[in-house]
Amino acid sequence: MINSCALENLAKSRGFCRIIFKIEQLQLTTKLCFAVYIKDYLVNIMVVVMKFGGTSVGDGKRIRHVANIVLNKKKKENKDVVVVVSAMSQVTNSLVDISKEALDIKDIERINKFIKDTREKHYKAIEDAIKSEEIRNEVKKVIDERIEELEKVLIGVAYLGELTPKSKDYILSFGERLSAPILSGAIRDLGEKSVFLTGGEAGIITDDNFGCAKVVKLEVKEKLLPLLEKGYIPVVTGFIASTEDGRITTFGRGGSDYSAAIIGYGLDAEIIEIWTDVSGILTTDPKIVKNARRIPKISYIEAMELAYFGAKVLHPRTIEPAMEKGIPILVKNTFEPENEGTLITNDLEMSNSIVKAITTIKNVALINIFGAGMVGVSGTAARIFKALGKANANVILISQGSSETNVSIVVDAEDVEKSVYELKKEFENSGLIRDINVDENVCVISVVGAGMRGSKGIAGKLFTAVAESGANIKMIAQGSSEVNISFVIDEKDLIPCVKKLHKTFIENVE
Ligand SMILES: Nc1ncnc2c1ncn2[C@@H]1O[C@H](COP(=O)(O)OP(=O)(O)O)[C@@H](O)[C@H]1O
Ligand SMILES: N[C@@H](CC(=O)OP(=O)(O)O)C(=O)O
Repeated sequence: MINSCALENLAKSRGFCRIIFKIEQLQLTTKLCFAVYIKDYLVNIMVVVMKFGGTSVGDGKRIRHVANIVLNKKKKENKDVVVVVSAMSQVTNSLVDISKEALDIKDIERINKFIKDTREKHYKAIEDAIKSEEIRNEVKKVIDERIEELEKVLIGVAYLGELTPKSKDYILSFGERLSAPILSGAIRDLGEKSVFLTGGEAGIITDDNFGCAKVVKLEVKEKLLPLLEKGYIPVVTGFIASTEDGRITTFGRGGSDYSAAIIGYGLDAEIIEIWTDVSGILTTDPKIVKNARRIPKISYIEAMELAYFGAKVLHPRTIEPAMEKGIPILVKNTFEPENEGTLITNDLEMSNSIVKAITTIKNVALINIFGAGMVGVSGTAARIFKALGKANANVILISQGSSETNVSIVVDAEDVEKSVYELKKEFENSGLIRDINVDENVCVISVVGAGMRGSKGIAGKLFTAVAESGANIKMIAQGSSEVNISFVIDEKDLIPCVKKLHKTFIENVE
């Protein structure tokens, strides 16, 4: 028998219209009504996706704090919550390092020490995040199994002397696969039902482009809604997913934000919350300008430009899935949860200052291609991109001089050598190129703001400020969206330039 008051409470607690019917005997028709109700509940469930980055789960105390934030959302705000969690801070970096060392140094002792340190770090986190002895032991068992697996993989890399993109993704996945069980255990320790899942287990299926996987199938509704309906808080590993045949893939560094966006998209979430160590998207990186200001509201387009051009607080791939379904994104501070943060929506909110924010990208190189032979030759750009594609280079900016005699390209510093090699190969004996040179130790600075669209004189004011900061502009590019002007300067001039621009366009604007 279904207790009608339980159903009534469930109906009331969900804010559905009050369904009052006396169930004395569940006849077939009533059972069908009940089945329709549950289906309707599942269809109408409104979920909040809450992603917590590495800094937010940097140790056991922080993990317990995060668990309290999650419970507050579920209990006090009466929301259904899906949690997406990153590896504890610096763990993914340490996995990158040890995988390289396993390949290059093959020092088993070094691997054993890494495994010991990693186990201790996560054991300590369990002790500080979870009080119940029973739950601690359950979680430790999972941690032991996964760390043992990691040790075997690393020793395998050392003996085989090879580290394929697939193996690298598998190794990097352990960070999230260690933090998720601990956070889930902390939530259970606080009295709520919770389970942990990998991205693949949660229904995120990708291709096998390891290191930058693309979602090919999304079954998050099928996997997660039944758990929510039973009152569980799923804790899903960010950053990772899996192929159809179960091979673990990653979305690329910082990819947990994207995991949250994909899950929010798949569940038609009410909102996607990105919890981090700053109070939202700020007018620039607070590590460069201490008095960087919080941006209360920003549009999807502006946020996408900021993320693409270096605002590490948000992964560039996060915006699109949310924008496609009009799901708001809220960037919040784990360590100041009462702060409103930054709300990202469709509105092109004009602020007093034309420039909303200033971003930077370091560790890049500028490739300059010169050749009068390029003038008027169609297909030159295609050949340039073909060569860069062969180099598998991440092209950040490209700009062609109005005379068409030169093209400048910004790529990740690690891609510059193979890019130049492929460009020279593509154009050798073509008579189109006179010279290709490289400017290393440069950086990209971008100013972003919807107010820049069509505003006269912004470029003049911008480049005057850059000159006054002592920086010399090597390349300029304006995105087609017109909400962004980017330029390249020497990396040594980055800090004074950003400070000058922030003073000119943000601080000096009342
Ligand atoms: N415009 C910006 N607004 C806010 N934070 C920024 C911005 N640009 C860079 N950052 C940096 O991004 C960091 C948060 O991103 P990240 O380190 O990836 O955090 P998490 O571990 O939560 O993912 C901030 O601590 C800040 O230093
Ligand atoms: N742990 C992964 C994924 C990630 O997004 O981490 P964070 O949320 O701390 O940026 C990385 O370091 O890339």
